[in-house]
Amino acid sequence: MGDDFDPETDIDWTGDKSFRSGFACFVGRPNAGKSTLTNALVGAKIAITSSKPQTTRHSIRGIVNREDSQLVLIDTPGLHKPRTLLGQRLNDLVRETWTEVDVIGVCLPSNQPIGPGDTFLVGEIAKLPKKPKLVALATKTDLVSGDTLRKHLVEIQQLEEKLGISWETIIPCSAVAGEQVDVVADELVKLLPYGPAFYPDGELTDEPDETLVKELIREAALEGVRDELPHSITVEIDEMGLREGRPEDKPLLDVFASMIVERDSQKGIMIGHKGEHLREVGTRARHQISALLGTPVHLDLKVKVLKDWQRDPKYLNRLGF
Ligand SMILES: Nc1nc2c(ncn2[C@@H]2O[C@H](COP(=O)(O)OP(=O)(O)OP(=O)(O)O)[C@@H](O)[C@H]2O)c(=O)[nH]1
Repeated sequence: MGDDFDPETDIDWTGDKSFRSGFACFVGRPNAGKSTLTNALVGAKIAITSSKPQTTRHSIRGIVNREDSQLVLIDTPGLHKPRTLLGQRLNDLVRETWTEVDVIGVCLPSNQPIGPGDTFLVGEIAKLPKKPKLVALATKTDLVSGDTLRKHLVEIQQLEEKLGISWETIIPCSAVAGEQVDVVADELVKLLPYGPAFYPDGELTDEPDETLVKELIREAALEGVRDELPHSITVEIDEMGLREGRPEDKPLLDVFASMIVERDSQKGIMIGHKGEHLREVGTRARHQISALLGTPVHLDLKVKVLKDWQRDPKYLNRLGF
């Protein structure tokens, strides 16, 4: 295991050793348990999510505020084989995020053998010019026997030699059973540099609501659609705000949004027979947004075609990629 001396965390430049703060992200194959662990760490379902902090362009998944530290968990999209300009940009963004965080937690579910997807991911991290500290998290321990877990931990350890990396620590944990979640927090915090909190306790700007609403609509839109369509969908908020003239105890949030697809044929699918699919997506998204923001929502949802937006730099810029 790596116990290398690191001047950034091991020397106290400021003289103040009372507080640590920094950034971490979780990586892992789909379903590895990243979101569940994030929520368990932050301590609330739908954590203080998705903000665009001033210091980085990345969205925040959640913030773990403690007396002695602030750990900011950053969201990264998965790494995919890029097939479009968007794919490339997303991958670049992921790699960039990796070099900017202090710690990466690699989630390796205990109930699944380590596979090519995992080694690819860790291998990519190993290639980075500036490597953040790495922590291995053997997630979902509640699903396996002690024996299986021990073998899994050995396999994780062996990745060090196989991929030329070094784990700061390997932590078995279960976010669902609440096992060792506090240890994960402790260990991540230990690896952060000394410094003051990046964000005031519990407070974030209100821009993120829009980001969040966008994500919820996209999530609702993706449910039940197949094949390559998911990659072609993005969401744009045209306008969003509290309706004026409402009584204070009965606010209503108006959201005007467009689901953007690449081709006319996809538009048809998104709208569905007699508009049924669009209505379903709207209802699902509206419930989610309303649950999250705690306000009733009026959602006006349209479908728009931006031809081949994933390959068009102009569209990508407009959509914020
Ligand atoms: N039994 C058990 N199930 C878990 C645990 N953590 C996550 N899960 C389940 O595993 C599934 C995937 O969990 P997520 O947290 O969504 O995984 P993820 O890595 O964020 O997935 P993607 O967003 O697809 O990348 C969900 O059904 C979770 O309920 C755990 O500690 N124990």
